Amino acid sequence: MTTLPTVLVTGASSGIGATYAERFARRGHDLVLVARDKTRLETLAARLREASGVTVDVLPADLTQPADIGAVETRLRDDARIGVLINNAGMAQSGGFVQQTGESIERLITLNTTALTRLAAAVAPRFVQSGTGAIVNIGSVVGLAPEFGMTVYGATKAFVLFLSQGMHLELSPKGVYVQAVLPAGTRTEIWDRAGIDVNTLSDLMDVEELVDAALVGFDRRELVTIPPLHVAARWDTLDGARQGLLSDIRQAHAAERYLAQD
Ligand SMILES: NC(=O)C1=CN([C@@H]2O[C@H](COP(=O)(O)OP(=O)(O)OC[C@H]3O[C@@H](n4cnc5c(N)ncnc54)[C@H](OP(=O)(O)O)[C@@H]3O)[C@@H](O)[C@H]2O)C=CC1
Ligand SMILES: N[C@@H](C=O)C(=O)O
Repeated sequence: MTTLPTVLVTGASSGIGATYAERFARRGHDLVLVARDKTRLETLAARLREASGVTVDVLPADLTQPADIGAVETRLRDDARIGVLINNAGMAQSGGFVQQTGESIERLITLNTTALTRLAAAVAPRFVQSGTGAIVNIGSVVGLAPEFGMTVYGATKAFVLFLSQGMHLELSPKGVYVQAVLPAGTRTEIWDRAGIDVNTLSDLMDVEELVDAALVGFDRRELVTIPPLHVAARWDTLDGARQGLLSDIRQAHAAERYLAQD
């Protein structure tokens, strides 16, 4: 019987991460759960051990702190049982661009982009060497929508999408699966944590529905999984237009519309 890979989930103490942990435990995967709240992680771990009979390790870490990021990097590098990284930990933003402070920007970007990238970079070489492994990066539809007015948060999520597409091009030929998951509004604690009253929001997706849909994309080895997008061709058209734009980049000279008129 083949041994299932262990799954390391960041942001596993609540919401999307906790649901990923439950779903992979139900599939029989051992787990490593990462977040700051050790008590919540231990409670979830005990429940999953009882419900699914899997091994669940808890690795408390604040992924805005370099030393803690380093500890999770070390686990990813050294624990050969880990074959799946769910890069999920993240936070949203409150307030507009001019309300952001240096500290709020630093925290948001460190968690949503720096930590996510460092953890992927920590495990990717081992996955490439083994010719297998999966990295799931949780982005957001907000990363496609400056209109939503969450400029710094959305920029971090646009980063996650681009990073995932680049990782896919570099790593999939070496046997490593990369998935970008783009949820839209989903009923989790992220809203309250960001100071947004979740009860003022309508039509939020249930977190179980979101994760189950994302796992359908995972099982299909889809690169970009957008569970709330009901017309799949929209993504194909957008990405095709992007590639079409690139084919019209002729960098040797400025385009005629930019040439000074005599
Ligand atoms: N909910 C939504 O509408 C959407 C969410 N997303 C993305 O989904 C991901 C998960 O968010 P979601 O489940 O909704 O939100 P939650 O707030 O419910 O979960 C966030 C998780 O991240 C952890 N976390 C927060 N800060 C840190 C930190 N500094 N270090 C380590 N872990 C941390 C939290 O645990 P702890 O506090 O214990 O550290 C928690 O487990 C995020 O990347 C988010 O951007 C994307 C689109 C939509
Ligand atoms: N996390 C949500 C916004 O705060 C989202 O990405 O939709």
